[in-house]
Amino acid sequence: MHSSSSTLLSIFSMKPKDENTLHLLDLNKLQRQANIPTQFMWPKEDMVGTDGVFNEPLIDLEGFIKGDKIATAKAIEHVRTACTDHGFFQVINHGVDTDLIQAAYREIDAVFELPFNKKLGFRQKPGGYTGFSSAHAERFSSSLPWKETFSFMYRGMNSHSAVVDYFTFTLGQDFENAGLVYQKYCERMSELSLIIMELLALSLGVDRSHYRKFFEDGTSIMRCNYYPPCKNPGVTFGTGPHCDPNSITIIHQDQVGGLEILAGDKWLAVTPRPDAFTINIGDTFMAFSNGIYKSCIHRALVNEERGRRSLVCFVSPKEDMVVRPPEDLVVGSNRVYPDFTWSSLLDFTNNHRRTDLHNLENFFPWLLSSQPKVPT
Ligand SMILES: C=C1C[C@]23C[C@H]1CC[C@H]2[C@]1(C)CCC[C@@](C)(C(=O)O)[C@H]1[C@@H]3C(=O)O
Ligand SMILES: O=C(O)CCC(=O)C(=O)O
Ligand SMILES: [Fe+2]
Repeated sequence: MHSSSSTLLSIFSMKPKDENTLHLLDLNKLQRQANIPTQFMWPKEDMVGTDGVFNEPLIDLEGFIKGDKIATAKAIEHVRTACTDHGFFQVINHGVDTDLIQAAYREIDAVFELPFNKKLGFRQKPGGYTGFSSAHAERFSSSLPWKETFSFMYRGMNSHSAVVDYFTFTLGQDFENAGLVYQKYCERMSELSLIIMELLALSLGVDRSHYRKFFEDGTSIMRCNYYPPCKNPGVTFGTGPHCDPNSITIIHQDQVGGLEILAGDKWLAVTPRPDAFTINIGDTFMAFSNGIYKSCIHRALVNEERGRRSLVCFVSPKEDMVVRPPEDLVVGSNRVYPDFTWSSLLDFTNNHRRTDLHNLENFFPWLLSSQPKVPT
């Protein structure tokens, strides 16, 4: 397997950034320079080339949603193979309106096009999860990702207008329509995630509703990524190689391309399709499946000519829900991971180190050491 040196580097490169240097990392200015600043350069051993194109069949959800037996059996089989192999598949006929997806891109373009100083006015705070970030410079100082992000939370169907309120409160009344679009987009993502949870449950041979129960009132993170064109695409990443810590991630990428997954020991490029969502298994679902399904290793490359956008929904269970696999998946007492809550993994991920390929294995020793000791 390809090795990554980012594990060790990550711990040492994580330090609070000086407010005064943050303004220098305006990617829209930096992209005009002949060379990108050194903070954006990644270790050479991480810069492994692309080996080919991801070429597995798309999962057509229409038959599954309608209850068609043959389509369901086919979808289950495909999901099982994909998730045990590498943790990644793509769905079409998912029921999300293409116009809504296009509107989501239009609205977020207007956010990324705001003057940099204005964007800094709603920047993500260290330890926080929401707002604007340029290269995560508020948290890291080396191996910076070549991207701007805008993130917000979605707390489920009962949160009514929470996304609209976040947009208008943060960005002003001019962004009310953007808020309405993203409120709807998040609702569709939540519905789609519940369908995927049923498919995952069936593919693991457990009760169809087993997993969806954890997600009906979960709190997901929605993140819009903008990767500006980059003069030196061979030395940096838009998003470096990593596993997502959450349960599943639903991505829509624009037509530029750049998302890649590691399958076996090969980096495979995922060809963009306007009608498809990509689904990847994250660490928390790997634990929910008792390690049977793989947390997908993936990355996003940058493009020399074109800016790229992706819309990412990090689907997560309710924060205090205990993550534990169903009994059916535990043979004897063979638990691969101990119990944990999503809030503790999120806290670890955001505050204690940098997310990479080894987040989960580093989390458990931290969790055990941070738990109050019971006096003997
Ligand atoms: C809990 C999270 C941390 C990250 C955003 C969500 C889910 C995935 C994580 C991330 C995308 C993995 C790659 C590295 C990261 C720093 C990034 O490039 O954005 C991660 C996110 C983060 O820590 O903000
Ligand atoms: O932009 C992409 O296609 C992938 C981004 C990603 O993996 C992430 O934000 O976790
Ligand atoms: Fe990711």
